[in-house]
Amino acid sequence: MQTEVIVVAAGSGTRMGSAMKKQYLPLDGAPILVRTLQTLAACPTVHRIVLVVAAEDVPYISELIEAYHLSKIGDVVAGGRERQDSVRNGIGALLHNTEIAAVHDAARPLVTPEEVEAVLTAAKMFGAATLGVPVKDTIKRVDQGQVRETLQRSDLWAVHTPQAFRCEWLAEAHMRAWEQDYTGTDDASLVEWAGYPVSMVEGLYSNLKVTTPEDLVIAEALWRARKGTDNQ
Ligand SMILES: Nc1ccn([C@@H]2O[C@H](COP(=O)(O)OP(=O)(O)OP(=O)(O)O)[C@@H](O)[C@H]2O)c(=O)n1
Ligand SMILES: C[C@](O)(CO)[C@H](O)COP(=O)(O)O
Repeated sequence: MQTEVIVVAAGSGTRMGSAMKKQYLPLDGAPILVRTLQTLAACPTVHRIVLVVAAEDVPYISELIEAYHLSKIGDVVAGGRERQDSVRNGIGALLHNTEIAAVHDAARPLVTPEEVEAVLTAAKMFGAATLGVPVKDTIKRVDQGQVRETLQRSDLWAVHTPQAFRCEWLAEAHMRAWEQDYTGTDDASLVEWAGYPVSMVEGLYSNLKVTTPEDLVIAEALWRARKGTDNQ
């Protein structure tokens, strides 16, 4: 029985606004995507990685795989217009004997092997799990510049990736969402919508998604701090 991780790296990085797509920008000297793939490959429970990239980037990805000796990459497939389309394409490349399928954003290079293993273990036990952290800010619902509601913060979590699922739950949820034109901003929301329970695994605040330029500055600082600690 296999555990596979779909890494989605086919976005265009609009909010980063850089000339180079954000997943290829350097983080302490190596592309963000490479940092992400190296961490996943270092996880003992991860057997195989399906990498989803923009079709035009496939030759560059082959170069990266060779240059950085990236391991466990089973398939490189083309992404789609939205993240959800890219994940669906990745699901199509999973092996038939996959028991647990996880999905991870290439743009979250600071995830730790311990976080990955924790969410995979929870998915094995409960069927579906996501990493997340309790929100630190007060969250308000705003409409047309007016505060409409202040949400109960103790119930709110910011959701990260990886998110991990029994493979058949993930495949069914994505297939039904596609058929019924349902869209969610993460895979857990599709699995919830399909009627399955999703467990929350508390992760680290450092597992941020590199989305806007300031995230890159923070990610670089966190990476270097972690490296400094490791060297001690
Ligand atoms: N069509 C898409 C869109 C996003 N992603 C991936 O999904 C992850 C999370 O998406 P996000 O941070 O929103 O990335 P982008 O879509 O690239 O960013 P933006 O929305 O700013 O354009 C990223 O690793 C991104 O590469 C993808 O594989 N295919
Ligand atoms: C999947 C995700 O990273 C969980 O926080 C997030 O929902 C992706 O959203 P985006 O709109 O693609 O940034």
